[in-house]
Amino acid sequence: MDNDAVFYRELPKVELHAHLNGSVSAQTIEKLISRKPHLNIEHSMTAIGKGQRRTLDECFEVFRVIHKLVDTEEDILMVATDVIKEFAADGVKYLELRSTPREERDTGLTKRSYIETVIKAIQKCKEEGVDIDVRFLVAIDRRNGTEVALETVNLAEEFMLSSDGLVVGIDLSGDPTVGHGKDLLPALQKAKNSGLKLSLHLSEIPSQLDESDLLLSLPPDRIGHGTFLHPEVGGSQSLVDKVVQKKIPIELCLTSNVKGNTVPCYAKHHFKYWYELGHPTVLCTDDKGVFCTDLSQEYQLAASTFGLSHEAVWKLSQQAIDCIFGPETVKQQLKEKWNDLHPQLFK
Ligand SMILES: CNc1ncnc2c1ncn2[C@@H]1O[C@H](COP(=O)(O)O)[C@@H](O)[C@H]1O
Ligand SMILES: [Zn+2]
Repeated sequence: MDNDAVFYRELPKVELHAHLNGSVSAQTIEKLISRKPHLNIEHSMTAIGKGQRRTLDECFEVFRVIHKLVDTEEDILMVATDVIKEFAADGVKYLELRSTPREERDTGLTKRSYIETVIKAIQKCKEEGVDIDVRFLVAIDRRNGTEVALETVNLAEEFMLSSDGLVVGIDLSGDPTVGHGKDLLPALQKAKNSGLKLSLHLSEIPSQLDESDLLLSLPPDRIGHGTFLHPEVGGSQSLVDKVVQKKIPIELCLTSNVKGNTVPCYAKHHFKYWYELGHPTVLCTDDKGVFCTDLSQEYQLAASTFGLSHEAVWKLSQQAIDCIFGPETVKQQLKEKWNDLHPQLFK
């Protein structure tokens, strides 16, 4: 590893946008494939390699393949444990993992047991002393409509109270071409009223202006992607104004957007737009397994593409602390950790 790569690995980082089943590493996929040879799944079907690009549609096909491989309690526990340890090894000190409790027919687990299994993995890593603070956002897949969304929110509310602070919020994700946010608004509103934080995928594709406007009225506590919010790409100034006025942090996933073909190249990524506005932005991986990346690499890519100094990169990773859904005490602990690590990185 060259010196620069070492800097990015050692840089303490906060990861706020990571879908569990999109984050499964090649090593873990190998273990899953050997457990289920009859599925005839090859690793090339679960990841998009260097230089490759797919349509967003094709990305969602990849998730369907991974879901076939991850379909028991044992699998979910292994996947979650491996993913947490991999983030920790990459220098991530605080992680918000998100995952969609699936239907019982897909996993043999109720949605409740699905959530419990992810929590078990988080607790296991904590007991083993893995150096990372992990929280959980329960995800709503937008294609499943109003009722499933409400059911998911009800469960998340329960776990928010019973999980010792591990469940902190709701994620809205899934294929953006399917369904409409208006059907999910009541569930999201209910979640917000109960004290759950909201991170919503917003304007990941063009022509979702109405939906984004509607969902911004909640408002969400963070935005995922927001690729097409600004006027230069067909969004609107009024959407930008709302995001800016409410200071809603945006989770930005460079490689995901380039490989999923929603932005033409790294240099044209909307990181530049929001960063230059001085708006709170947080670099994230989205699906480190599927897109073959890690958070260190995303920071390094942002720096090399947009000419950021190590000091600027440090600030970026430090400012992400203010965007976490964990409590104020955790923010303070993280800030102290960053201060302690600073001299070591800038010696
Ligand atoms: C690439 N951009 C994206 N846009 C929207 N949703 C995405 C996504 N990447 C992942 N997901 C969501 O995360 C699920 C996989 O993890 P879990 O089974 O929940 O752990 C996908 O099925 C999709 O709903
Ligand atoms: Zn995402």
